[in-house]
Amino acid sequence: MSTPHSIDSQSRHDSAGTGTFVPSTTQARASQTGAAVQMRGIQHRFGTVPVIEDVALDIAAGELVALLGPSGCGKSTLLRILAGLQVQSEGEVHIGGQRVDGLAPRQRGVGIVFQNYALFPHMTVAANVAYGLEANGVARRDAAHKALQMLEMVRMEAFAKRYPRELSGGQQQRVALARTLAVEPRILLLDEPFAALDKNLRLDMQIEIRRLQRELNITTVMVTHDQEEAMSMADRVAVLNRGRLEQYDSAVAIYDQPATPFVATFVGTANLLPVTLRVHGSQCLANFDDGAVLAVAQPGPWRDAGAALLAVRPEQWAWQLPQPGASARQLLATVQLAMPIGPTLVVDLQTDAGQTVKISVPRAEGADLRPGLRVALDFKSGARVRTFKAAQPSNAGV
Ligand SMILES: Nc1ncnc2c1ncn2[C@@H]1O[C@H](COP(=O)(O)OP(=O)(O)OP(=O)(O)O)[C@@H](O)[C@H]1O
Repeated sequence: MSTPHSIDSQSRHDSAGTGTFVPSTTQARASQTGAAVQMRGIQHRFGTVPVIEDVALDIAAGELVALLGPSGCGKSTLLRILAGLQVQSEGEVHIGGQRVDGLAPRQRGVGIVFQNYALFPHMTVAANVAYGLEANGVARRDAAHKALQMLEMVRMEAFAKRYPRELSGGQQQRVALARTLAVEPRILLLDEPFAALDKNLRLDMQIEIRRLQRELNITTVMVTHDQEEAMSMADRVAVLNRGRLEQYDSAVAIYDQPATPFVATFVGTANLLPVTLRVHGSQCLANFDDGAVLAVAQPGPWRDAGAALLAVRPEQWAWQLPQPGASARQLLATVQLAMPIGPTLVVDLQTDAGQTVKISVPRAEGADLRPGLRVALDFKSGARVRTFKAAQPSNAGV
């Protein structure tokens, strides 16, 4: 497939450097380089209510970053600030090395795909895609030609003459994407782009958008509250909570080394267990309320012993039947519920101290884990559980 998307940095801005958006109509190049983004010291208040608190984000050219967080955490507001749809209370936004505060979205060179696609219902698919080009002064014939190229790129050329109402949700989204990309934005912004799609179609579109994003090398920022979506698609994930950036890292680092208890529980599943940490030489021991003691296999140095929260992923637990001869230090628990989920068995247990613990084991290894069974829990060999100081729930791991 040819890549009809051309980005000519000379064509995008007028020579006076005013940032006016002037799309190229030249034939495609194999790839473009998206613009880097810096957001510095961003704060935003609606009235007196703070919704973004001192967020700093550096996004590399060509990177796909997901803004992830629960409803109301401020991710759409942050996206709108980047787009120029919302003026922040404080802070700076830079795109491609240029400070863009005060510039409108088109002047910033951002293209946005909204959740509802916002296609014009009375225009054909081709006319929808050509619309932005014509509005930017591209001659009608050139715009029609480019629109067709864009539709080829999203594999929708066969639907050029249809109206949006004659398309499925996924098809409408491809058209919306073609329309946005037609004007060659430097940054692509996606606001919950898959929310209206059913699960299978969502996966197809996630793959499709990732393919296009890589092919065009366009810097992309995507808002989502779906952690799997963020983790599978993004180069880096920015986890937001109550307007604060809790962690900004690769999906693997966020899963393996969550920076805060919030991240540990919001991204993937984690048991948060209050313990007292005691350090013995190079070893750190977690003391549970009921007297159980487990060794935390994690390299030191251990600066902060004392009251702590452990974040333990379900797959980091090992279980065995209680050993009668063992010391009283085993973490004993009783199976409450066992749920087969595909090849995995997810088991809810209650410790003797009354804490709930969720573990997951391969189904073949969990046949005995029936409600009422007493087991001894331990961390799997080599499992790197995270530890947080108990007093400050949002601090980094100790
Ligand atoms: N125009 C507005 N006026 C006043 N408050 C607003 C406005 N827009 C958003 N808010 C508030 O700001 C906070 C952040 O909203 P925002 O839409 O950015 O969150 P979000 O993380 O995108 O949530 P969701 O996933 O539900 O869309 C919320 O408490 C919301 O109620």
